[in-house]
Amino acid sequence: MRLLILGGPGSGKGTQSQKLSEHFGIPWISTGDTLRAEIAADSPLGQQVSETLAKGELVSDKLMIALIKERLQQPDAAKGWILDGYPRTAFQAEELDFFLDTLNTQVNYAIWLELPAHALIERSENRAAIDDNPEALRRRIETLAETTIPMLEYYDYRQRLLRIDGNQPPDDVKREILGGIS
Ligand SMILES: Nc1ncnc2c1ncn2[C@@H]1O[C@H](COP(=O)(O)OP(=O)(O)OP(=O)(O)O)[C@@H](O)[C@H]1O
Ligand SMILES: Nc1ncnc2c1ncn2[C@@H]1O[C@H](COP(=O)(O)O)[C@@H](O)[C@H]1O
Repeated sequence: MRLLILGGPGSGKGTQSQKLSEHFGIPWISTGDTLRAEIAADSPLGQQVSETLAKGELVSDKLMIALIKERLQQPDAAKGWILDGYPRTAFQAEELDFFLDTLNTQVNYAIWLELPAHALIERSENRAAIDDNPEALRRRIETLAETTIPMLEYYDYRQRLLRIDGNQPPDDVKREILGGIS
């Protein structure tokens, strides 16, 4: 199974990715967590992206595409994966499909966790990541509307988009997802 878990900041991408990773026994790959870990380790990549994350902007397509190609070629990703927070631009979506073609595989579903902006803000308010400050959060929600929501059309057109009500208890969200993909 190869799933994309997409949604705004605090929409529950990580929560659902963890549940689905356990359910299917496949790795959970979070681009946001990967970048935050690089920043915490003060690696060259972390230094390169820290300002971008702190502002709530998207990291460049070039960098993200290279990162994901490298990660998806790791042995643990051979039989499937849950991608949390990737892709976020139409270019990333297209490049992901081109890359998966070369591996003779494809995305099964893109799962969109739908929540109103006020619910995203409430959920993120009590957290302390570098990109949970009010200004970065506002920018992340703007970027979501400007870039990521239009990208959903890519999956909708290919009949691979599953829209899920993210504003319900976590186990109900999981049930709705599993009902939609089986
Ligand atoms: N269905 C839900 N109902 C209520 N609270 C939830 C639900 N899913 C997640 N949460 C809570 O909302 C917060 C954000 O969840 P989570 O970290 O899974 O979101 P995310 O989309 O991965 O966020 P980010 O994009 O910032 O990494 C957490 O405190 C989590 O416990
Ligand atoms: N797919 C991505 N493209 C560009 N930037 C990304 C991507 N995934 C993560 N980022 C950056 O990381 C933060 C946090 O991501 P979350 O998935 O919301 O934890 C995001 O705001 C981007 O700066």
